[in-house]
Amino acid sequence: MSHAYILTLSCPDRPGIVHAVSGFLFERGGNIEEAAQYNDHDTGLFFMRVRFACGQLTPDDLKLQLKAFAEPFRMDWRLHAGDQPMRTVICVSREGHCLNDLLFRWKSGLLALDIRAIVSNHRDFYQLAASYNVPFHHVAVTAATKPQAEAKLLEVIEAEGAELVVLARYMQILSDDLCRKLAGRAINIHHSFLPSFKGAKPYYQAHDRGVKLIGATAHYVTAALDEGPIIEQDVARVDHGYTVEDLTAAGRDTESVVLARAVKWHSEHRVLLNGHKTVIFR
Ligand SMILES: Nc1nc2c(c(=O)[nH]1)N[C@@H](CN(C=O)c1ccc(C(=O)N[C@@H](CCC(=O)O)C(=O)O)cc1)CN2
Repeated sequence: MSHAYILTLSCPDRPGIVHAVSGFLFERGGNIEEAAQYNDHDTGLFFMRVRFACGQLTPDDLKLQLKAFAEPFRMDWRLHAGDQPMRTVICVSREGHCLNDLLFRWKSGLLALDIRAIVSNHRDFYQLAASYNVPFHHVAVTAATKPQAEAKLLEVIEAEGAELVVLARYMQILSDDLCRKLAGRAINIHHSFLPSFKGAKPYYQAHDRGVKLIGATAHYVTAALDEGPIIEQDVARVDHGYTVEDLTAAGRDTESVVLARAVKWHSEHRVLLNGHKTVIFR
């Protein structure tokens, strides 16, 4: 029986890596369906993503043989199932446009996700969750209860076996400890074109600055607020006549599209971490 896989890797660059990887797969009956690679000349690192089918080996045997193959290249590699929807938990506060957009795209078959739960520190979207038959967990957060609230959030993430956590306008700062636990698998949508206007209320900051473009940034969540590796960004034109409310309204579509792109690429294992940056094989 043929299995679909996605292999992602990074390693010190040297001639012959693509040849070696394609030869390794060919010798095991692998059929490459998509491949991409990138050399970072600043760091001397090589990145590759290969989607392939293989029926000769069991997944466990393939992983064992990959481990031996990767060793001499000092590869940091991951082998993913190529046809499994990604188990996902979405967090939201009071702005629901990104959540609504992700749910609709998911139900329309545009996102290879298995949305297991929605967690919110408000009750605004329990009916929206119910309309998609997604369990909704209200986890209130106050300064005094923040540790307990985070423990509950982590409990839901672990109980659902979530591979991905999406902060879809979730307006709570995650602790350093939770950021470590979710490293590389929590995506936030920040409602500005980072690095401009980090932190809370970026549209107020943008209005005060008199910007002519607003933007949105999807990034991995790290302990350094809104400084995680950027996955996707986009902008929209505004002018002097826009109030803060106008900027906020104009930004919603950009935020939703940027987050959806980032979630799609992450769920397809197209995003590789490159230090504090990303490599994206779109
Ligand atoms: N550890 C991290 N946590 C979060 C990140 C991050 O990058 N690292 N991104 C934010 C999202 N965000 C802007 O996009 C943001 C959210 C919340 C705040 C903030 O000051 N929150 C206050 C409480 C606000 C409230 O109760 O309404 C706080 O947590 O004390 C700033 C930026 C998501 N989390």
